[in-house]
Amino acid sequence: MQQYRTLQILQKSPNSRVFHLYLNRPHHRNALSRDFFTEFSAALSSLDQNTDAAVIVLSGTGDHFCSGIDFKALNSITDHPPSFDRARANEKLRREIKVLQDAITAIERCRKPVIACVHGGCIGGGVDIVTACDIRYCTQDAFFSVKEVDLGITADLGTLQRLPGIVGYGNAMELALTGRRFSGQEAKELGLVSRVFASKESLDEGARLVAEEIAAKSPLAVTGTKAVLLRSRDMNLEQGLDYIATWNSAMLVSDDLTEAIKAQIQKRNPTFSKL
Ligand SMILES: CC/C=C\C=C\CC(=O)SCCNC(=O)CCNC(=O)[C@H](O)C(C)(C)COP(=O)(O)OP(=O)(O)OC[C@H]1O[C@@H](n2cnc3c(N)ncnc32)[C@H](O)[C@@H]1OP(=O)(O)O
Repeated sequence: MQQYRTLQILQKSPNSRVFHLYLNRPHHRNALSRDFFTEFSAALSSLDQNTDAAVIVLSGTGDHFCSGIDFKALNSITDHPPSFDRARANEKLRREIKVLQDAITAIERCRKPVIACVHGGCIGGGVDIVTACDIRYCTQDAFFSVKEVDLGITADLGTLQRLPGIVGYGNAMELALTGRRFSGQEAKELGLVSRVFASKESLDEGARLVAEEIAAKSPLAVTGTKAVLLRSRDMNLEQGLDYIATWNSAMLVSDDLTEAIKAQIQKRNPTFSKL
């Protein structure tokens, strides 16, 4: 498996189709460095291509999920050659922001479901990451903050676009304008996470069980569900229904459907080929 400086990928066991992706800069509380953004995009793309991987569990090593953008990366992002005029410098900065955004959106580009497991702090860029994930869980001692406003920044890596659809417009506005810390329990009440676990161990085990359950399902139906739900988020009802009609006109002819029905009738677990 590819080695990364800021990440670690582990397959839970040789036969498991669940892969664990760790943010792995614990001494910096998993702050998001320039290397991180390049590697995160590459890691998700490699997991997307890996036919052994069906579901990805995303966690942080050490005491916190993620402390947001690395302050060094933030300081260097506005750097530009001295010869640049203002417009060229601004255009370079715009491109840099798009590259960082693209790394977070790699979670959505990955056809396999990504389950975020938050323990400890999930701050700024950490919220950008989890709001792009498909399922979110946390520990009781987790805390969240849409912190950008306190650094004089308008959040720009996806939180302002994705959070309203998850917690509602009013809640997103309040969290983003205040930057206040909120607990794992409040995150559950807001709908940002779907489950809160008592400890990191129970979070890991709970997420693993859900991931294994999803990994045993038809890969075509699972990737279809992710793709269609994501597209529907950005479409009106009519467009969404049209999209799934076209999708399923290609997919309802799958062997997975035949196998699932046979397995139900024969009262056994279905087996599906990889995608
Ligand atoms: C174009 C712009 C794109 C994106 C913009 C995103 C904006 C954001 O992400 S805003 C959020 C920025 N992050 C923060 O404000 C959080 C800062 N960190 C903390 O609040 C705390 O570190 C903590 C996460 C709550 C953890 O606290 P604790 O466990 O007590 O650890 P510390 O002693 O504070 O830190 C240990 C060690 O980690 C370094 N560190 C922590 N956060 C960052 C960071 N974001 N960037 C770089 N380094 C970080 C901290 O400096 C310490 O380093 P030492 O060398 O050990 O001193």
